[in-house]
Amino acid sequence: MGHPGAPRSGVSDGVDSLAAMPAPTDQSAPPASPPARLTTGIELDAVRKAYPDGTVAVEGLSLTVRPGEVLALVGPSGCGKSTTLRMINRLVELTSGRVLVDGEDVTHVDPVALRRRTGYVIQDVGLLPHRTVEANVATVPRLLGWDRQRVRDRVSEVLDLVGLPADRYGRRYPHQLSGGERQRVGVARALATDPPVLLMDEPFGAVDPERRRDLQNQVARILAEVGSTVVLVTHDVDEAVRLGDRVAVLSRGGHLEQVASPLTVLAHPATDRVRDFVGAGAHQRMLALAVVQREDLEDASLVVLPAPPPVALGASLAEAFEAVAALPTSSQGRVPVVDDGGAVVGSLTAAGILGGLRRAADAAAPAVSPAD
Ligand SMILES: Nc1ncnc2c1ncn2[C@@H]1O[C@H](COP(=O)(O)OP(=O)(O)OP(=O)(O)O)[C@@H](O)[C@H]1O
Repeated sequence: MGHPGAPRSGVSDGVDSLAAMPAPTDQSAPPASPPARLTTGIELDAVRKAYPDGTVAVEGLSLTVRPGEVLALVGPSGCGKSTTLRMINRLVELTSGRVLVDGEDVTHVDPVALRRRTGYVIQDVGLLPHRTVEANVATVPRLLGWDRQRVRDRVSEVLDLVGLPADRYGRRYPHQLSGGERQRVGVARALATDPPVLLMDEPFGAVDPERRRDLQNQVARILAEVGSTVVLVTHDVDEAVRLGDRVAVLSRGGHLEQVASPLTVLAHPATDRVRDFVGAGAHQRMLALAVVQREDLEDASLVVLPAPPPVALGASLAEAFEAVAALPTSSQGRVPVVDDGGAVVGSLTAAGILGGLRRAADAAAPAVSPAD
């Protein structure tokens, strides 16, 4: 969670500095549609951050975030993830190197203007406690000078998107929400201006573990829908592989150990540090990511009657494994598999699941270099 002395409430930093700026007139408002999206992505070029006390948090990190992808930055505590993220919106000024957002050097952009077009979500959300949910979500659109109706429409749109309809939740205050709901308001606020870039720093850290998985799934769906370029900081490998289109594994000093697809990082760790970090759970995580495919099926006629409940093509191998493990001995460990239309297309056993896992690992093998 960063240095104990470091200001962590980045949203309030951001919002406070936003609020300190006079609101421009409506002519500075972005066009209503289509939303601005990155075309070349975000490029970190040999970025370095030495804090005033001499701590070198990040030493020469080069990394590209592709337009429209979710890049998960993962690594042990103190390895420089938050510092890296905050250099993108200049909540932390870099010591040397360059950060380019769609080819534009961020040091040439006014930091307040930069933050207004960059969504930012943090663990403790930073909602203003004395303002309603609607007013919190409306903060940046209002600062951008959007007219009243446009603000109202957008607030209700993003609250719908995060599953908190304005008519039920809009008038509540943050203390009248659960932790997970507050977190979703934080996401709605970050999305209010439909920013091309969304930075998320441990966004689920304050949510209890039972609710976290659910919230991650909801946010994954939202991110897939909005098309912003997202950098997500987490120390949780499960979260990184579940939400990231690619995963960048960092070690101390912001050293890039590997950047690749989640399956590649799990099945083919590029270094011992990645292997240690990914840990003993790699196979379980792969089971959750890889899916049942036709290649792994055997003939449907092998299913022992009465047929057990089927598994769907495209279900995760973890789900298929649960189904096979729950079978009575009389079934001989075989489940029927159905397609989208419910037609039985084959049968699956534990051996088929293992075959699927190996196939997924082979398919994720890096072609030439460990970074893809
Ligand atoms: N303001 C600061 N002044 C001095 N050192 C700092 C400051 N902020 C962070 N650091 C140090 O920089 C290093 C990287 O910190 P950073 O918060 O970027 O790591 P992190 O990977 O996000 O950690 P965590 O997962 O614990 O949040 C750490 O050694 C930290 O103590």
